[in-house]
Amino acid sequence: MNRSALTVPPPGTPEPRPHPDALIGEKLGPHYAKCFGCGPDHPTGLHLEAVSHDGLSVTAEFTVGDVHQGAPGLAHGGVLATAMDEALGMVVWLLRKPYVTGRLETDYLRPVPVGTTLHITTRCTGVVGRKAYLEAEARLDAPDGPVAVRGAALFIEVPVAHFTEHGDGVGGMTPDREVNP
Ligand SMILES: CCCCCCCC/C=C\CCCCCCCC(=O)SCCNC(=O)CCNC(=O)[C@H](O)C(C)(C)COP(=O)(O)OP(=O)(O)OC[C@H]1O[C@@H](n2cnc3c(N)ncnc32)[C@H](O)[C@@H]1OP(=O)(O)O
Repeated sequence: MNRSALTVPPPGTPEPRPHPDALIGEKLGPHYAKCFGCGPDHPTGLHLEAVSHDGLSVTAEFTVGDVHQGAPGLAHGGVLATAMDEALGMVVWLLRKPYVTGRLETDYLRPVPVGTTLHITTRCTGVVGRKAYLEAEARLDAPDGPVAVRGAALFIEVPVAHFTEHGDGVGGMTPDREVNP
């Protein structure tokens, strides 16, 4: 993968561990019902479903629908980047601190037809201060299918005020905008 140094942890960075209260080996619910990536109430969203694993890793599935096309019959590259971003974001939830994407890198290796189920694996490779280093891989139609997309990211820890000040004021904390940290 054509990976920048910005998404690789510095040499000697220790293996990151999930928060002791993180749910490991379980299905992860959506963090927000209207999220474009994981929200069940989003009409055309990705409806990503994920399971957490030890070693600060998540596997997620996303089935490409008609509403996700770029070229006829093929997934839009930006939609695929969104799927990677969302699955990467689910890994940092296991640290139980709020993070946002600072940098996202994607390599597109194979076209992804409508109807494909992408099997996405993401992993945190290191945490240094506010910076979490992450990588991802999406395979076609099976956990061991051909690799279609690779990704890497730098997520930055932010205070909850990031969402209350820059979001819609309540930061998703009213009953109809429930957030599952
Ligand atoms: C009761 C609990 C309630 C919880 C509430 C949670 C509610 C929300 C629910 C769920 C959220 C999850 C949603 C998941 C969705 C998927 C994730 C997304 O798509 S997130 C949206 C897209 N991303 C943004 O909108 C970020 C916009 N950018 C910013 O806000 C800032 O630029 C930010 C926060 C990223 C950094 O700004 P600074 O001022 O805080 O910090 P600085 O000093 O600039 O950076 C800190 C360090 O990071 C490096 N850095 C920052 N950006 C970088 C970049 N692009 N590339 C490389 N390094 C970067 C800097 O060089 C610096 O490094 P050095 O400490 O000096 O070593």
